[in-house]
Amino acid sequence: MTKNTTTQLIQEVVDYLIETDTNELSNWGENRTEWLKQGGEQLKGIDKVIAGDLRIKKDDGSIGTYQAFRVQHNNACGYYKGGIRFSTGVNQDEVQTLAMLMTLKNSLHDLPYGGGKGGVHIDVRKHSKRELKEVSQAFVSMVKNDIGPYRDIPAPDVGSGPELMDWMTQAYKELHPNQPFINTFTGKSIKNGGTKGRGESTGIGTFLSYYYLVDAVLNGSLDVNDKHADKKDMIKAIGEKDDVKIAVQGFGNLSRAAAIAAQNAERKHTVIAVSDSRSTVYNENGVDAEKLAPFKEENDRLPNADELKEMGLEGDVLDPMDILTLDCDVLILGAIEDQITGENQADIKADILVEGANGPVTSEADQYLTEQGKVIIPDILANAGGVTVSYLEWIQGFTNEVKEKEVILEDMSKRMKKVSERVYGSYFSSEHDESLRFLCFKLAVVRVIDAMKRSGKII
Ligand SMILES: NC(=O)c1ccc[n+]([C@@H]2O[C@H](COP(=O)([O-])OP(=O)(O)OC[C@H]3O[C@@H](n4cnc5c(N)ncnc54)[C@H](O)[C@@H]3O)[C@@H](O)[C@H]2O)c1
Repeated sequence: MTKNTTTQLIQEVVDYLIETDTNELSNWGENRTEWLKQGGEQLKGIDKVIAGDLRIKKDDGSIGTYQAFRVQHNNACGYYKGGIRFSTGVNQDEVQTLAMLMTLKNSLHDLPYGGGKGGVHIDVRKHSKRELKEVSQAFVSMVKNDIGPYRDIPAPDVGSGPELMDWMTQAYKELHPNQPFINTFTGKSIKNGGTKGRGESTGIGTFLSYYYLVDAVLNGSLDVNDKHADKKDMIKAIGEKDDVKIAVQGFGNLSRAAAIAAQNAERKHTVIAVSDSRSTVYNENGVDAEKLAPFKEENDRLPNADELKEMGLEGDVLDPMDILTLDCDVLILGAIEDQITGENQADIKADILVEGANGPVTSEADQYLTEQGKVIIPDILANAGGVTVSYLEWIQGFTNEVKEKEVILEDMSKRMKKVSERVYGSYFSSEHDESLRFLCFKLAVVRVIDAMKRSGKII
């Protein structure tokens, strides 16, 4: 998704809310239209962009310059919150879009946060640890007066991780002596105040967002409008299969955990393929994600055909994009944006697509696939496991009570379940034929505008 498509969808949601008498707005009274208009305009804008070039001395003595951004989109629901991405794909439009999605994701998941995002345009693989540490410190210097435990709380994202968060925490502490610092960043290493389970949380949560959809249909308590009867039947049929075939694109931090969660789920799932930027490993009888994960972690790639044999695993090695069009029931998209587009939409065979990554299905493909009767679980619903555990880490920073991994993941799962049940209940009972993405945006937008209304940001 781009900033344009995100603002367009916000506008469509606002227009819909103005025109439609929805339960969510029953107590807004006569100011409803005006509040929606004003709130929608604020949501389409950005509170603040901090941008600059970070300069460091590289190991070879030359000066490295890196474009950097921190975007604070909206804080009506709480402090700005969102990761800092270190990648060559970073640009201001991307960071703004991701910040907007964070506002909506945090709102949808009832977290006490608004939305923010950061980015540094850098190829992490071409830099030493010392250089990355200097870039991290320079980033904190750039945003030092705009972040803080009660202001804007960054976290890791693509290309960054606990080590960078530890360096950034230290840099913040040195720049703000005698001030609270521990909760300025989440996603820190466990020894430095991080939370056990943060690494797996997004992947597990992504799988659960799909699992709870099937649960909702199988437990029979849904109020289903005729408009959604076919989708309910399709999901029920998947839920009743002895063995659900699932393909998982990505096999990074998120997708490894999602694939392992699928493999260990109570209802039987067979992971028929996993992929990364270089290849797809496929076996219709199942690939063993638990065995492949340590190889990927060590080598930053999946095994080739010979290496698969050496590991005692059977499978074919295909092109990376081949995973998207395999014959399966569920496809988890856990790599990067814009994977399902107008080009390949007609070849998608999975009936349920789950957006672990942000924006892997373009708006055009989303509309096409929804019309084909497929269900797409959108990013702002599916990939919130990480920010939920970040919230638990933030709480832990105040209470100093360190919880075990199982307790944290259980807490995250319960929260994901609660939100999923609310979304799916609303989806199936709706008399409007809206996509899940539209519905999630709608629920999120209503909560943010309601918060704006209460705080006087709109009158
Ligand atoms: N990890 C989190 O907590 C989290 C939270 C929310 C959203 N996300 C999003 O999920 C996505 C993945 O995050 P991650 O933490 O797993 O990142 P990661 O860097 O650990 O893994 C990304 C994986 O995608 C693979 N990849 C890249 N291009 C590909 C392609 N064209 N085809 C197939 N695979 C490809 C890479 O090889 C790598 O294995 C990102 O878009 C990220 O923004 C992650």
